[in-house]
Amino acid sequence: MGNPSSAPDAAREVFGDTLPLAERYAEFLADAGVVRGLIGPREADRLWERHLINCAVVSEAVPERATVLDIGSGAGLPGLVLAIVRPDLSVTLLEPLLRRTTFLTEAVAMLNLANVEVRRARAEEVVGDYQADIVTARAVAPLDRLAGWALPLLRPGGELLALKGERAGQELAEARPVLKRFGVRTAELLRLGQGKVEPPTTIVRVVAERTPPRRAKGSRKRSS
Ligand SMILES: C[S@@+](CC[C@H](N)C(=O)[O-])C[C@H]1O[C@@H](n2cnc3c(N)ncnc32)[C@H](O)[C@@H]1O
Repeated sequence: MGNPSSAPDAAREVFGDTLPLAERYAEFLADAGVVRGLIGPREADRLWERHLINCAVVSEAVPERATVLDIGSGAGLPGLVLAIVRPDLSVTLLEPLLRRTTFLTEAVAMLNLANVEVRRARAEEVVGDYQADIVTARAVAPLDRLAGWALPLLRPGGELLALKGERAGQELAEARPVLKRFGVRTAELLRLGQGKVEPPTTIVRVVAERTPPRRAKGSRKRSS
């Protein structure tokens, strides 16, 4: 196993003052994360490039003091990394599996993070509980299904930032009908972390409708 605390130069640039916290999280992932089967042993050797820096650069697309809901956090990617690199954010880590929420709760306590809440639930179960500024997700579901979960959890004008790999363009094309149903007008690919991580992190950015959906045809106006 590589030494997770020996962060590459790019990590120093991306994490800045928060690097010591990121290093402690990297160690926890490489030890407890591997032992408990949350990440594969091979991943421990490439934590920084493939996981930590790759997730941290998503913060380039997150406005100041935003509320962030991370669907399917697993071992904390990208939600916990965003909470580390951006203490101004309020982050909820949503994860249905007990083994994983236990790991996340321990990580949050160990890192003494005041800006993170861990919630054990599936995205479909929490509709109505959140009006997040930003929903994030990595490796959770194809974009069309993910958009169906994420859009009802966003405030009007909020954004889904879905970390996707090489198939991002194809997934976006396949998700267009679902996005249209939700009245989404902006859905685009962004490449983040250029020059910091190779390949850059590809995300699909979906902006929720700014005004509530119009009343369906034929429905009656309420008399006042
Ligand atoms: C492949 S893992 C990815 C974990 C993490 N995001 C990462 O990139 O390493 C998928 C995660 O999504 C969670 N998940 C699956 N269906 C979900 C749902 N409907 N709502 C919330 N989380 C879900 C799983 O429990 C699992 O932790």
